[in-house]
Amino acid sequence: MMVLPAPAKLNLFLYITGRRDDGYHNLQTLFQFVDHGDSLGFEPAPDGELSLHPALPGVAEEQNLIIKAARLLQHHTGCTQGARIHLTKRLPMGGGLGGGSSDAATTLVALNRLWQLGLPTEQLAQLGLTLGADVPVFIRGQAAFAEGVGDILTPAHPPEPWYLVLHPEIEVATAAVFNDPELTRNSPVLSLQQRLALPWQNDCEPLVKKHHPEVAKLLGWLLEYAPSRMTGTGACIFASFGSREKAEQTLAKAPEGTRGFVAKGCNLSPLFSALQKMDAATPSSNTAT
Ligand SMILES: C[C@](O)(CO)[C@H](O)COP(=O)(O)OP(=O)(O)OC[C@H]1O[C@@H](n2ccc(N)nc2=O)[C@H](O)[C@@H]1O
Ligand SMILES: Nc1ncnc2c1ncn2[C@@H]1O[C@H](COP(=O)(O)OP(=O)(O)OP(=O)(O)O)[C@@H](O)[C@H]1O
Repeated sequence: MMVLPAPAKLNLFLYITGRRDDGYHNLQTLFQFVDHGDSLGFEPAPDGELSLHPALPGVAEEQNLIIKAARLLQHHTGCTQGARIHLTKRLPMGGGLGGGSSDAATTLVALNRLWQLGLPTEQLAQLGLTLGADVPVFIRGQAAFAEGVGDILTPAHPPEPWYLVLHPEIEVATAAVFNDPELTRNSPVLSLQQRLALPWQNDCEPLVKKHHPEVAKLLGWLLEYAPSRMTGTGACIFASFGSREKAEQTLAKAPEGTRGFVAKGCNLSPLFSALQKMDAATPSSNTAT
């Protein structure tokens, strides 16, 4: 079985710079991966059959981004092969960690190999964008400054600290944040250099804090230990530390019942580190994305 990671992402900063006619928002964000996430296993199946094990509670199989990604790839290429997909879900849903998008990206990359389709990364990223704004960055696998709706990507090389990521016990719907009339939508469009030099912020944070006191409270607590922010449209928050120990010590002090994890920032996605290892072990395998 081909087992591959679907890592989480963090939005190290996130600015909303405008709203387009189609309702989507232009933004400027800095994506980085962490070495913690879901895990997916892929086995061939006959007759174009697709199945997911176990099912994700609360998400109908046909709505699951993993099955949607697999089906999209079948339709796009006319491929008649199938797959039995095994999912170990570790990332909270609606957490701003991009779990669903990452699962979709790993599925596209893995099935492109399993089914020997040979689609180039560029084409997989374009297909992925139809599933979600965050899918292309997971397919390209490099930390990136994103503009447009999140699809114009410039590789970036931010420091790779240890992060403590905490999950307030709520799910924030991305669309609800973007549709809120109170959302700040007029941040200036700046260059990456300018953005890197300014303090890093998340334009969605004030709104989510206002509507979800759980987020405001936990962020207030974490800020006592290190500079902290929300990722994506929430609800997860994160802080960076110079060592794993410092991050773990802080997690141990978190208010009782707080869910969270410690992970290392990675500018190369753990998906691609795993693919590189796989290729090194089996040099004759298909090395296209
Ligand atoms: C905010 C981020 O988390 C940053 O990483 C992402 O851009 C959101 O990506 P995502 O969860 O994959 O979002 P999608 O599934 O593409 O969109 C969900 C909803 O969010 C809104 N949306 C999303 C992305 C964007 N650039 N502008 C938007 O207005 C739209 O109402 C859309 O219907
Ligand atoms: N494989 C999947 N994993 C997680 N969520 C999925 C999956 N397939 C479909 N979904 C749906 O997508 C919604 C968003 O899930 P996801 O974990 O991607 O949110 P998120 O971390 O907030 O993402 P983002 O940072 O991109 O906003 C879920 O509430 C769920 O209904």
